[in-house]
Amino acid sequence: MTATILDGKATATAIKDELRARVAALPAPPGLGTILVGDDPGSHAYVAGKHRDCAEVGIASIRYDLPATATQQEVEAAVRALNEDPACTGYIVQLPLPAGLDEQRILELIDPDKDADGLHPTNLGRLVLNIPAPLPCTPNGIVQLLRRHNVPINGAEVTAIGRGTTAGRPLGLIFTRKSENATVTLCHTGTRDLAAHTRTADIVIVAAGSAALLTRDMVKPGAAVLDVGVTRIVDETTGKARLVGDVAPDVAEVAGYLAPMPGGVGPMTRAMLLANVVDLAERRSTNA
Ligand SMILES: Nc1nc(=O)c2c([nH]1)NC[C@@H]1CN(c3ccc(C(=O)N[C@@H](CCC(=O)O)C(=O)O)cc3)C=[N+]21
Repeated sequence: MTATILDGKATATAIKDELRARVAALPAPPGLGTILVGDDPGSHAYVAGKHRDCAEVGIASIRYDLPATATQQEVEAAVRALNEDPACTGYIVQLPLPAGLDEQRILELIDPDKDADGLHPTNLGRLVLNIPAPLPCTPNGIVQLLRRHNVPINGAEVTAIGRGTTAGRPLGLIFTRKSENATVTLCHTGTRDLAAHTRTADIVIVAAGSAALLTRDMVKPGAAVLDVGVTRIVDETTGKARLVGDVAPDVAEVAGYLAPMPGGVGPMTRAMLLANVVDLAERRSTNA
């Protein structure tokens, strides 16, 4: 057996087509803001990609690019400016921030009703309490990817590896809602027998950031496997860097479905950022 590919790129394209129609029906175009601090090339590439996505669906872009030397006060001023900017529907502070900045304090200053990442403490609290709010993009993208490929979630045994704030931790909250109704096992570095938990799972989500952590012997035949991890590996002979996921290539020989890295969960994460902005804009226009 070889796994059916859960094509995140094609699915994200379909979602963006739907979002473009919803944007066109709004009284005014929504705006996504980004705050980028420093000159990490990876972060620059991600932010550029987000603005390209916005242009594709008709969302306006508002960019704050600050130098690596920016002070806490300067970053906080950019956050306050976006909180007050009526053209900004939602925004993100690109992570990680340069060392020396108080990341937690900056993130807490974001207006929760403009939180495009869905990672503000208030919105994570709303998720726990089942109050409508922007959802964390990575786990929401995983749910959408599975739904659109008719992979059953209701009653499924889901094993996730990784308890990070952007993926593993909120994933447990989303998959255990009544609307998803899955049983979640959240594994991490303290898990004694990882394979015992992955082998019984119908859906395995690997968000540990550990290259090729999940191998074929750890997967139940026919299970859905989603690769969230990204590790940069520099080839010793060529000196070239490449991105490696958390799922070993031979997993494709036993899994029923596979969301690969690249081309799986990453593009869905980006599409969910746009979806959060459009949701916020619609909520704003109906409450106006
Ligand atoms: N405030 C904030 N929000 C984020 O959502 C956020 C962040 N900071 N900091 C960095 C991480 C990383 N992240 C990715 C999103 C999409 C791909 C993606 O689309 N990857 C492509 C290709 C890989 C690539 O081109 O790098 C793929 O998987 O096919 C990757 C990584 C969002 N992040």
